[in-house]
Amino acid sequence: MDSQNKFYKFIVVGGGIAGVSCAEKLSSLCPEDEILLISASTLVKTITNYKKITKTLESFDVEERPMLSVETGCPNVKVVQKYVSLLEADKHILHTVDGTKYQYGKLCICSGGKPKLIAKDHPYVLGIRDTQSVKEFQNQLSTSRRIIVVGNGGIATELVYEVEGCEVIWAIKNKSISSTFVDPGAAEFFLSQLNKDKSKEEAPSKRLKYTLEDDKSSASSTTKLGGALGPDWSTHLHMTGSMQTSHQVHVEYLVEIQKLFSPEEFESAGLSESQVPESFICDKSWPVYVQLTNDKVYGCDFIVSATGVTPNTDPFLTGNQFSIAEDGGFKVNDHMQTTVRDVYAAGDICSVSWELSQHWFQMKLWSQARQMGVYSAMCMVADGQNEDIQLDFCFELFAHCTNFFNYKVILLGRFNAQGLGNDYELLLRVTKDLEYIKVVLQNGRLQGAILIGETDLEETFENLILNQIDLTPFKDHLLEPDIDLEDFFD
Ligand SMILES: Cc1cc2nc3c(=O)[nH]c(=O)nc-3n(C[C@H](O)[C@H](O)[C@H](O)COP(=O)(O)OP(=O)(O)OC[C@H]3O[C@@H](n4cnc5c(N)ncnc54)[C@H](O)[C@@H]3O)c2cc1C
Ligand SMILES: NC(=O)C1=CN([C@@H]2O[C@H](COP(=O)(O)OP(=O)(O)OC[C@H]3O[C@@H](n4cnc5c(N)ncnc54)[C@H](OP(=O)(O)O)[C@@H]3O)[C@@H](O)[C@H]2O)C=CC1
Repeated sequence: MDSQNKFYKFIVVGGGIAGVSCAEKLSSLCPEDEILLISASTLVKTITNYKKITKTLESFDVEERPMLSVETGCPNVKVVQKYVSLLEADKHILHTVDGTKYQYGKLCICSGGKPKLIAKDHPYVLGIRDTQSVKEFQNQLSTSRRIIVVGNGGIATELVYEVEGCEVIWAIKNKSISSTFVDPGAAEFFLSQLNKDKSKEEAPSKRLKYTLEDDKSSASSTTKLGGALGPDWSTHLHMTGSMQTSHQVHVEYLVEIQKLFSPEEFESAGLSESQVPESFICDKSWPVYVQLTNDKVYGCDFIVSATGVTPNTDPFLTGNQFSIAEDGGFKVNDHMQTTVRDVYAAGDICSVSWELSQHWFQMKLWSQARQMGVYSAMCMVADGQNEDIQLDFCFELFAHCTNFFNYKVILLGRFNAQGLGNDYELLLRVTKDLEYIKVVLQNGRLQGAILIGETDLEETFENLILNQIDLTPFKDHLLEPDIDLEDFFD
């Protein structure tokens, strides 16, 4: 049993990758201190087989482990599974939902986020975040003939590719698919994969460590707060509807959801399914109907709202003067400090508000959550000892490695010319179904790149972004397939 008001020099809230990375780093930096990790979920996220691919790109396996493993790996980390219900920051006290109070010297909040849904508490609108929500999705899908996926980011992009045996209407606000991550050119490259028969495909070379079995605790019935799934979450998951078809995806561009109707409302409004693509089912009454802003109406079994993340700040807000960013996260400075004394934040819960380096920006991603968790631990310790600490090198260059439509995708720097205005130049090399390479230049210098396929160019382009060499004399050869760029710039 925890004694009431026990003092811990460091407390971390959250068993996702940010919280666990923070606790592990604190443990190694301060082996003499007892560190408390409080998490609403019993499974925690850890990383194994960590490898650096380049200076900023990393590869690793993600594992969900029972709490005990963290305790075993870091003997001075005590883990409790509880929901934090209140923060009294002026007294440095955390309350958990069972009435226990914990006193801290420094606190790091890594409570992540939850899906930002198009309709809250709607019985036919699902969000995907943790193991439990994926299970719910799989269950519902197994009896479904048509679903609507809303959103154009990471989850939607992966989901529409994986779902089989069910019609998918993909409703996006933009002119091209997957626009949170890639430009219209790359979207065009992916488009041919959308309805491809995957049975002829080689198994993707993804790693998978998630277990969907018996994770009763990852989203406890009271709190519903499991850690976010991460890289490779969708691989090998059975995402199959009730029909005998492979893929059947139809994209509705430049639309949002205008209104949801129950079958009764649908009937009394005198509506009918309108402009449903030919070959899609029209002979059925559906549990829910969706009117898009282009006025088309689709019936479906349920809707997946893959429309981003809202930070879990609620329990920490009452009585505390946090500065909150536009996306709802805690603003943090370059020491990962919030605006409340001795309270740090890392991962999806925080919004960086320091002056960013030229080629880095925040996206709510696994790699960034891990890096922030580690760096916040370093800051907590350095601040406690009044030591100076430099912003970590990982915040110099945005680098993301993922997998879309069975292609390796690497995003570097300002890969979509974010923040560059109109004064930039794009170079492209595209080989249909094989590779898509786009580089962004400004004043002759490389600012970002999208590398799709096995291009082997990541290290060279990373260096060219970091060292900002003037590429004007080489520009015309930069993407020539027969030139070995590594030799060129040695
Ligand atoms: C389906 C899906 C797929 C993804 N795929 C990728 C990918 O391929 N690549 C990538 O880079 N990123 C991916 N991401 C994003 C990535 O998973 C997240 O950015 C990252 O996991 C965030 O980690 P976190 O530790 O900040 O938050 P979370 O993982 O959300 O962890 C938050 C933790 O805090 C706990 N908690 C919350 N509130 C409280 C409270 N009040 N008291 C106690 N504990 C609390 C929760 O129980 C949980 O343990 C994906 C996300 C999702 C949802
Ligand atoms: N492979 C990877 O790297 C993956 C990463 N993730 C991460 O997990 C988190 C959750 O993923 P996801 O939910 O896909 O979030 P994302 O932030 O990736 O994408 C959200 C998408 O929803 C759109 N959107 C937002 N509100 C609405 C609305 N009301 N109607 C229609 N569209 C809307 C956004 O458009 P707009 O931006 O124009 O508002 C955007 O296209 C993200 O942090 C994501 O980065 C998830 C899966 C895979």
